[in-house]
Amino acid sequence: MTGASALHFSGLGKRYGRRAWALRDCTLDLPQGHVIGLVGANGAGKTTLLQLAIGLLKPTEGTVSMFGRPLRMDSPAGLAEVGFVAQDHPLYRGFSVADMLRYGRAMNPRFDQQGAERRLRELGIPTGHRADRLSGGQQAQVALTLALAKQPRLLVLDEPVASLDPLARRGFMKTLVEAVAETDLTVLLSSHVVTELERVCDHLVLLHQGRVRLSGDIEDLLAGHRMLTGPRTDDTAGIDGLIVATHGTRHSHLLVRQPVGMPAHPRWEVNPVGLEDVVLAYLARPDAEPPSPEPPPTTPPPEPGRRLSIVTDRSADERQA
Ligand SMILES: Nc1ncnc2c1ncn2[C@@H]1O[C@H](COP(=O)(O)OP(=O)(O)OP(=O)(O)O)[C@@H](O)[C@H]1O
Repeated sequence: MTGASALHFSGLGKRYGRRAWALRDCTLDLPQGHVIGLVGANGAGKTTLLQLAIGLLKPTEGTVSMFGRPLRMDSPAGLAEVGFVAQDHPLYRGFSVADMLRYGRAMNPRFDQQGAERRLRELGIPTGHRADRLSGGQQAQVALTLALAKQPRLLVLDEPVASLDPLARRGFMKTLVEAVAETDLTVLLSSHVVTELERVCDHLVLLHQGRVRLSGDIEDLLAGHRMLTGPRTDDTAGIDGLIVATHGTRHSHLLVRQPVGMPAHPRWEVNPVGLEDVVLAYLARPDAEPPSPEPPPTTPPPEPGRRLSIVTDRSADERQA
């Protein structure tokens, strides 16, 4: 981790023909050496942003810099720095895995053939098989292995686990985490599976209708929010920083921003939040103001699963339950 920027977007926007803007006013700094998760509802602009980031799409407005230089994907040096796995990880039909390794080596001077073969062996993927006859999980692993073998500085993955079952998804993410641990690779990946992102990412970008709504270090985002749980009520007046309230039959859960100086709401149990809580809250309330980049100074972040303070004000039926 160097603190430098891997990608910088300045006023980036994309419009397909005369249609509405797919991405607008995107100004972001994505830090080098981090694993950055990109989330957003269908059509939010994730694929558009990823393709702009690596020069597969030309911006309608704004600029992209990669590792401090204006993006030039027409130069071989620029191409060598990026590995890309597209949605559904398409592989060349009819090619064997060994053919694709040969092709990768011919196209990329730094291609790590031995490393790729070792990884495939460890994964139990036979290189003699035709790639399009492998299972979806194996195809995803082959696509990732080929991208990693380029030894890129930036790896971009567009919903790489979308079509995989939970086991294959876990295997894919494990390969990714191991690769990141061995290098200073920067990874930018989009996914709807937030629980997987939470396992591997340390930085998050949330898009809503083509605009960046949330961006930051995941630890800071989690430290900047709390979940208040208490007896079911529709009366949330006076709750500072309320982002979203959800109600069960007996309980209400309020996701709030930076409740410094708790307990400010003595009726409520205060719990740490998970990434999925935060993502769902900002998807439901994309207009909500996120916390300031600095985490609250007085309240140390809670350990996962530990409660900050527990104030019991539960109904009798619940205490018996
Ligand atoms: N080639 C295209 N031509 C016209 N409109 C497009 C094109 N590609 C994307 N769009 C539109 O741009 C918007 C953003 O699409 P994009 O694919 O970037 O979203 P996404 O967040 O990746 O969606 P998903 O999660 O469904 O993959 C959508 O409204 C989409 O219909």
